[in-house]
Amino acid sequence: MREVREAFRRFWPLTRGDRRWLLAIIACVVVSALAETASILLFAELTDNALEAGSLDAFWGPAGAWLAVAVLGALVGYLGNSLATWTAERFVLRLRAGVFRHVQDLPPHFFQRHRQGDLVERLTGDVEAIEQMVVSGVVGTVSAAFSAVFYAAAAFWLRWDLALVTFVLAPLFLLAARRFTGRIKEASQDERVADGAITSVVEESLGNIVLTQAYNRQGDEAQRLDREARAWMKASVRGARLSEMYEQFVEVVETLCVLTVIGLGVWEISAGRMTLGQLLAFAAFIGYLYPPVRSLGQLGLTLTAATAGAQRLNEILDAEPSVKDPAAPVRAWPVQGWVGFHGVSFRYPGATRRSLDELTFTASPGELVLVTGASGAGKSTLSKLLTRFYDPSAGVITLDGVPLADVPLAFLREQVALLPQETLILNGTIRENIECGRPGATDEDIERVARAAAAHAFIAALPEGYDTRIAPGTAALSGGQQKRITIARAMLRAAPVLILDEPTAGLDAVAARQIMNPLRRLMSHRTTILITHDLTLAPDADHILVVDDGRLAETGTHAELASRGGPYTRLLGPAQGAPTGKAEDTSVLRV
Ligand SMILES: Nc1ncnc2c1ncn2[C@@H]1O[C@H](COP(=O)(O)OP(=O)(O)OP(=O)(O)O)[C@@H](O)[C@H]1O
Repeated sequence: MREVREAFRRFWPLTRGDRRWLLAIIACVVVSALAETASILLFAELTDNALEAGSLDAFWGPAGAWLAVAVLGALVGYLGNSLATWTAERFVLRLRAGVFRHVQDLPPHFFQRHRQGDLVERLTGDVEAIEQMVVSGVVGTVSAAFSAVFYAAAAFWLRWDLALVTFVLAPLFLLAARRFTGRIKEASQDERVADGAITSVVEESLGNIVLTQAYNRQGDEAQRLDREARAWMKASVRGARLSEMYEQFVEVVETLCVLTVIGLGVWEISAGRMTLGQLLAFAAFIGYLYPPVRSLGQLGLTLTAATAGAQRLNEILDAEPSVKDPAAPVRAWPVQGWVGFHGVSFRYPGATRRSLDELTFTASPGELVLVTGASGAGKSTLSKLLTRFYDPSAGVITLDGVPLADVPLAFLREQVALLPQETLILNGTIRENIECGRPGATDEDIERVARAAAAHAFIAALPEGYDTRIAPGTAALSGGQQKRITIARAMLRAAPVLILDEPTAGLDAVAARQIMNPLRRLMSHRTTILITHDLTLAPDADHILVVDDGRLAETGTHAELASRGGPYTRLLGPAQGAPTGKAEDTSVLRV
């Protein structure tokens, strides 16, 4: 029960703005219940006065009234149900948008720790489960409670003594609900987890289809899916069996109640204390009473199933973004491009060792600083700190002397453009892909940067040119071509500080050479932090930082470092006269 309360406290505020509609829906339900009650009473009147007496004169009045009540009930029922669906879907819309917005601000390690399929399930299935509780649940409960009170009152009004006898059996419903609640919750929680796992397996397998096919892993992948699908099937069948058992049990209890009513009715009629019309109306009230009572009994089940979803969604909502906008941000200023790392150390949340250890360096406006070092040395981490995906655990990073923590986040990311290791392509046209560097850029601007990025020629040769649609993971363009599109995008952004993380990663020698000049053009007049194993551009660099195990191993220009015989010379490899070199590093350097 505590979980239900917590879920309500968290999600009920989302109904703000729609509460009057909730009231309107409940009003419709009340009117429907009143119409139903009236029609039952009219039916009793018809039975006693028209049917039993065989009088057509006594038929027209109640029949007309019944028809009018039925039409009113139908209109109100239609209105109430349509309104209920609309309100429920609006809630889902709002909740999903809120969770999605929150997810978008979460730090990279959150996504490394959660499988994508599972997140998808939380944003779809779990969001709907919460709606079932917060909107449909509330409306359903209030409606059921109103209806139950109406029909019970009408039954009491007709024959309080008979009603009392029938209600004695009511606790059986509650008993059944209590008995089944916990087990159905467990099954529904297992089902959701399995749902997420299935989506994850399908997504991972399809994303890795080349590996699957090249290494004949189809069987293994099918087995992986089969394992998760069986878990889902087990949970789903168990859930359905429990619900069915509950339904059937309730059916039997209901039959018991109806038989009791008829038995007592026959006795009363034979003693002349009741008319047939009264008995039929009484039986109808009791019959109408069951659905709302049943849904009240089932409320526990809906609530517990929904709390399973709420708990999974809370896990996302409780995850904090790793950085926040400063409480007292500095005002935006024309950024020159001074970058400073002052004794910066950093450990990833949950990690045992530091990925950066007291790193200090500065870059002046327009300078090219090349950061190199072995794989896992901490180079990409440096880019994540400079774009403020994380704050340092110790030390300060500054932009034009201003600590990054004081700079508004959106402004910072406008000033520091990141070209990450993986080529990021949006689902859209080539034009849109470049334009996202500076939304609202003109076609001339887009073409200018595409030319500078050596991308215009191949774009223009495409049948649809800049309107060619591309998407992540599609093969419409080669790796090098996609890279040049992202270079054009970064050029358009025109940020004073640029971070390039392994710009030649995944490209062959020819493609890597083709992007060298575009990269040089991109870097000119900007402070550039170039993170790379590929030392082709090393002679262009104003200074080079060699990072080893999170620490600054040495620094200097290419000429200084190459002749020093230290770690940099080893990275350059034997061709440059170095004594030895790590195989994994030198192979990349030879590109
Ligand atoms: N999300 C994370 N959680 C914990 N540790 C991490 C995380 N990301 C990276 N690390 C660790 O931080 C260290 C530095 O990683 P980083 O990605 O910065 O290395 P890199 O020098 O860029 O390597 P590469 O050249 O292979 O890209 C590594 O030991 C890595 O295992």
